[in-house]
Amino acid sequence: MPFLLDTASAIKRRFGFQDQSISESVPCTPDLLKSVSRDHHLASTQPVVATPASRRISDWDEDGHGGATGSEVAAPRHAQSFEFSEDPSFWKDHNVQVIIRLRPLSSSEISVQGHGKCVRQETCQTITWTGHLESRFTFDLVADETVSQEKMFKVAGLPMVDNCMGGYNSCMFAYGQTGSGKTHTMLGDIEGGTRRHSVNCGITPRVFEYLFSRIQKEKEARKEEKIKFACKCSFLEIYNEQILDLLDPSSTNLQIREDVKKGIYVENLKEIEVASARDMLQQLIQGAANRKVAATNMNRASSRSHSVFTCIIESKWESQGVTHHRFARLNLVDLAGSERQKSSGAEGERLKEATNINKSLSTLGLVIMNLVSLSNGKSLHVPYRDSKLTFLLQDSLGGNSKTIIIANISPSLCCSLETLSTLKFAQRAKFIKNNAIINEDASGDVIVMRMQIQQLKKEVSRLHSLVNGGAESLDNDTSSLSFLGSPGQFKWEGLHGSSSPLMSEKRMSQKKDYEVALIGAFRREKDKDIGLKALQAENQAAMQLAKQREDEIKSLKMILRFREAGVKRLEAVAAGKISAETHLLKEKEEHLKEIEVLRTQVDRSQEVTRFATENLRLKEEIRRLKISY
Ligand SMILES: Nc1ncnc2c1ncn2[C@@H]1O[C@H](COP(=O)(O)OP(=O)(O)OP(=O)(O)O)[C@@H](O)[C@H]1O
Repeated sequence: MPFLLDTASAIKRRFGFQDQSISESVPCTPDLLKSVSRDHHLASTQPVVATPASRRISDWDEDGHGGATGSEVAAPRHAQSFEFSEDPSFWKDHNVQVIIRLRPLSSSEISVQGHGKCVRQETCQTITWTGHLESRFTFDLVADETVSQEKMFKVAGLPMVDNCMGGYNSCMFAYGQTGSGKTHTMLGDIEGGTRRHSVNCGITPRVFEYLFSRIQKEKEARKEEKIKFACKCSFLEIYNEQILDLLDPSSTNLQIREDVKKGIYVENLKEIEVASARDMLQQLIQGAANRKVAATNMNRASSRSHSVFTCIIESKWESQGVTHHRFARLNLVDLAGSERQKSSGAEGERLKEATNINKSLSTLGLVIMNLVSLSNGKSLHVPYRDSKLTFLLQDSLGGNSKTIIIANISPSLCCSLETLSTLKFAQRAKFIKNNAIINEDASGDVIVMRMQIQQLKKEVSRLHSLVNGGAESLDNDTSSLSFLGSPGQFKWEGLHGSSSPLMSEKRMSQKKDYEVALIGAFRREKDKDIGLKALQAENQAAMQLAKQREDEIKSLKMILRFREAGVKRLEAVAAGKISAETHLLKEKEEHLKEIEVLRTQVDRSQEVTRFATENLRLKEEIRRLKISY
């Protein structure tokens, strides 16, 4: 696959090989939040082979070392390991970023299959599945079992925070079969939130720490701009195609809505304001505890539900009298185990559960497949709305977001088929193209244009006075003159300045020469400034138009979605699944929304056209004045 290798080649350069004993693996302590549900899950499962990637807490020795690092490990003492480093260019392209993370073998896996592995890492980006018909896969990065939690954060978590601070929506998915390390990667060992950054602390708590440290730094560095931040968080779980608010467990079966202004959102989902990393962590812990209670009440393991923790970061600042407003969402998604659910023999709730987990994950797979086909030029319907997960995270898949998928795998032979299926899923996801834009309040642009017009008007009236009053106006201007773009101000004291009666005639004429030269210099500088300002205005207008086009595309996409939904409903009417009346009511509702979208578009177009025309008129006037001056 040369195209994959091409994309990867830039990253490749920064990696080197190093020999490292496997015994340097990071020690592991059990993931606090998982313990109850995992025990439950393991207790309810049959032989280890059936869910081979799962492991009991007791699989890890008392020092917190995992099977791979313990004395039981008979793996090669000098396994080749690959450097895994952060790279700022990682996020530059628009594709979804995909990292494969291998976890160490667990002792239960070792007891069943020994140290046999189903994968062989070739480089820091390639991995080969060694089963029947060997297959080689290339990703943005492959993290072997020696990669620490801190390193994972630096490579995957830190740039996401930077993106959000820059106004980009960001999303991180953890994918993989049960027990492959999703929760270890996302949450890890958070030790009740009391000890910061224990060695096994996962990406999410580190993201919180880094986010608030960046906010603090920005506040200090941009005091003059009066920058202010507001952070909120929400935490939800999707189980059986129903949304539960983990920060308010009494809110169940929440609905996803779509709005012209808000985009896609969950109605009545609690968004809690937080002022520090600790606050946020507390919400996370509380939500995770609620998740456990919900799981226990429903007699299920948390690994059968998807969880989405969202940080909403808003900032406001002032620059040149204009108030800017930026916002971004950071979604941290721990997906349900991707292993095939055994629905055979299941009845009632279990059957429903199995079907619905399959539904969300299979829709995710289908959405990804169709997005890949779309990026290859095929025109296909992307069934975002067919599951809660894909509907909610629509923007993260092919939309306005920078997205990373961490696909977790077990290297054990027991997990061979599930590992292959994860690698295939991850490979497809690699081709998704997103289109993240900076979320900044557009009204700011209009204000900037308005200010520019004011400045241009001032410039016009100044030039008018120059044309009408000629040198006289310059003579009388004894205040300080400033020229846009010039570093300082000139104190202009008029042509006579501080002339003294004692001055000789020669010095007088010399002074006059200087003054004439100075006026020439002023005029040249002013001409340059006018040219510069005209260019700035032009640039601004172009940017405004580009933004307008983006908004138009967004609106059209939304209308398209409404229409697609309409067609689907018509099909449902034809099939007798819904009544024509229900369809018409929904149709009316969506038409009203479309009208609102179109109206906003028209208003905005008119406003932009008005400002662009005004800019052009002023530029023409300046040109005319310059000629006459
Ligand atoms: N990279 C790793 N290094 C050390 N230990 C790991 C690693 N990945 C996972 N583990 C350990 O493996 C066990 C299973 O991992 P984890 O609970 O994260 O799996 P999971 O994919 O979230 O499972 P589920 O889908 O059931 O929630 C845990 O005890 C965890 O600490």
